[in-house]
Amino acid sequence: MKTFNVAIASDHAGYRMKEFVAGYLLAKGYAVNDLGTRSEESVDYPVYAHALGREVAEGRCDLGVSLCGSANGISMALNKHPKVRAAVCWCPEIAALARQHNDANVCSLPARFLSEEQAAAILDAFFEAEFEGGRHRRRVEMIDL
Ligand SMILES: O=C(CO)[C@H](O)[C@H](O)[C@H](O)COP(=O)(O)O
Repeated sequence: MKTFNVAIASDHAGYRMKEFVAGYLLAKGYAVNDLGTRSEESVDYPVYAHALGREVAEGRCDLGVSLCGSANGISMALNKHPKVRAAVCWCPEIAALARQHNDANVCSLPARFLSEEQAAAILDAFFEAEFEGGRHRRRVEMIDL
């Protein structure tokens, strides 16, 4: 079975789901580095996005998981980092495609729109899928300006 070194981060809207995600990934045998936030007190998602973006861009983790209410804001901030490809993953099929076709290295979960059961299925799909390369590699390489 594959294991991963995973960094995770959320804002207040994603905090509860992040706690679930951390436990879920640890139970699968993955190493988890939790970059916060640490409570449901209101915070600004770019702070946590940039902490996670640095971890991914500088190679200190294999993959990341980010969470905010919609997954949009945290993904937008993450995708400002070189080498980061954060994908909003709202169902298992999209999560698998994010890895297979887009070589996504951050799975962004819309915490206010998912049950824990749905999040677990999305995480399983994301971590089990592999980049297919080929024509998809050419397209991914064209993303950077
Ligand atoms: O979803 C988000 C950004 O895309 C964040 O989780 C924000 O929390 C969201 O914008 C809502 O903000 P609020 O301060 O929690 O009302």
